[in-house]
Amino acid sequence: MSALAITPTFLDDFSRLTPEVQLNTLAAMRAYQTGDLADLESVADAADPRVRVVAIDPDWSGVVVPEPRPGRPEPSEDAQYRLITVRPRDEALRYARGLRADTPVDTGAAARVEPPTPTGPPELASALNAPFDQWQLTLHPDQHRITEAHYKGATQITGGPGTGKTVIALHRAAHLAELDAAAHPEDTRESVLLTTYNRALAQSLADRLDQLLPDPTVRGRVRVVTIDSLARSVVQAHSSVAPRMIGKDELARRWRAVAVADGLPFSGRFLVDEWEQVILAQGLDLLPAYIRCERSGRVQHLAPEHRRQVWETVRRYVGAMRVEGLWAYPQLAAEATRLLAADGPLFRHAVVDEAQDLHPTQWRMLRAAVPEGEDDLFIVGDPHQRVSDNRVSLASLGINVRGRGHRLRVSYRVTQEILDWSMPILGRRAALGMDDNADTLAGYRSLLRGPAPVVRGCADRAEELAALGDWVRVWLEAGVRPADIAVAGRNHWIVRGIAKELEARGVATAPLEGTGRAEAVRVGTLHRLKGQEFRCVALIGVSDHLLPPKAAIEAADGDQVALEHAVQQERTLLFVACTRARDALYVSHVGRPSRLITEQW
Ligand SMILES: Nc1ncnc2c1ncn2[C@@H]1O[C@H](COP(=O)(O)OP(=O)(O)OP(=O)(O)O)[C@@H](O)[C@H]1O
Repeated sequence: MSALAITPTFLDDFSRLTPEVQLNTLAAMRAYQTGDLADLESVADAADPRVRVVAIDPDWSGVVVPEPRPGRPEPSEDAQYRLITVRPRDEALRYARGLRADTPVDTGAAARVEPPTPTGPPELASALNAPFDQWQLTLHPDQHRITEAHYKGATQITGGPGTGKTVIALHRAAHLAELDAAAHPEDTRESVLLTTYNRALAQSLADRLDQLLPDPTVRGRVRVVTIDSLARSVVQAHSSVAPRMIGKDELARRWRAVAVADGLPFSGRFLVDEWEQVILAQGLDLLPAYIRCERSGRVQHLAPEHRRQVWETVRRYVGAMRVEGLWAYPQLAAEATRLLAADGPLFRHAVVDEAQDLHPTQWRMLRAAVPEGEDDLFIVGDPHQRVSDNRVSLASLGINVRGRGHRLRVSYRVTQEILDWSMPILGRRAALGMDDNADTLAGYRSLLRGPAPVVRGCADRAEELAALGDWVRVWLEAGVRPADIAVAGRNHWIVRGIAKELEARGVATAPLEGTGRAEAVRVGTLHRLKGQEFRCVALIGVSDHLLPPKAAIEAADGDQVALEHAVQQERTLLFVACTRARDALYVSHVGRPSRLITEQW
């Protein structure tokens, strides 16, 4: 079995083909590999008889040349071929006639060893052509002004995907550390907190901050940590036992079992949500306050006698968790807040990325960790990318950002083509900002142009995985670094299938949530793509029977509002995943495509 290789310049040609011809090209490459392709055709009157053409479909052909093999100038039966270009048949034949197999390839466009990068205005050219990890630190002078301004209190930066929020957060943390080093040279303690949602993002921030702050005495002033680790470290400092954390799904499973045994009319999920989204979110300690409270965002109405029953049940279940030493994440933040209130703040400044997903208890903890004052909280987020259930009104938590906000409208990562394709996924519903105002993406646009996303329909899973493998190979052969490619699916079993397929083809993979720098294609769930960025992103399993997942629909239990909320969350998740790509987005499905990408809202 021999594979048809491609020249480094090929991707440039390839990205200009229509999606249909692209797919036919990949099919032909696979047919060659499995020996199912009709023979390569010789070209009449060719300047070099070693040049061949291959039919891609009735109208298009590819031009191939044998791979050079030292000491064997003549093509042999077992020659390996390399695909140089795909063109309309007549043009391909004309091109093949004049081509010599051993001359450097000129496909008509300027020959480039690099795969195509998006194009943009001249001022962005050098950033786009820089290695990807250097590009990830780029900022515009206007954005620098935001990072270096002096604010009388908390400030909020919002903007759609790729508008530079994370990079602004990074530069802001670096700026605060430098100011702090100048103002307090004797006091070298950590004074700036840079926090985000998950560990992979925190690690990426820490790595990039190392580059921005090479001086260890300045870098040492910034603590980069997830919001959960911060809570854990505060609590752990007061106890000899490390808190054992339990996630929401696992907690719901356990509570469901006890609720059924107790003969209660509430599901485990309902009780956990009620505890996290109402009781902990509002910081309610006493039953009368719970009976009086407004349960905004909750679907099912609860009469006072039911609230009493819920309260009593939750109290018992939380008591049992305490005996086991188990903690839920928002609960741990509430405990950390209590401890910080007694011990006093830890930092002078905090910079918060992915702020839209923090729970109210985590905001209270941040408030307790950083005293109110100038330049205290720098809050960066996008309400359109909220993938958690957490809804936050900063004002209700005593954090006032009024008059100190910036909205970023220009994307420097997502091309206009990917934006145009991805925006309809979100639907038309406005998101509610943390400042209690409706947040729209009006005016959001990109300065970059690139190829349109490719959507591929497959007959079955095997075909979908094979097509994915082909596509990743094209990216790799075109010179994209494996670590700059991400492949994701909605469920863990899809992810396992992806990893298996790529590994079987000799492509090394590493988990998306991993923090290492391995030269491997990143593979994981859509959730794990959050906040990250890649040159090329492939999403598979975007099929109607998988997305939105049945479990999410069933959990709504026929309640229309809950169902809309669940579907909206799936929309957001897919939108976030699609907008991680800078250079190329590939989406595939089996059978009908997901209604999230086909339904017009
Ligand atoms: N002015 C600029 N010129 C060139 N590149 C830029 C500019 N501003 C930001 N970038 C680059 O664009 C990319 C996207 O920025 P960033 O990740 O900060 O966006 P974001 O708003 O946090 O995105 P998301 O919300 O999708 O996570 C970064 O790699 C960044 O270096």
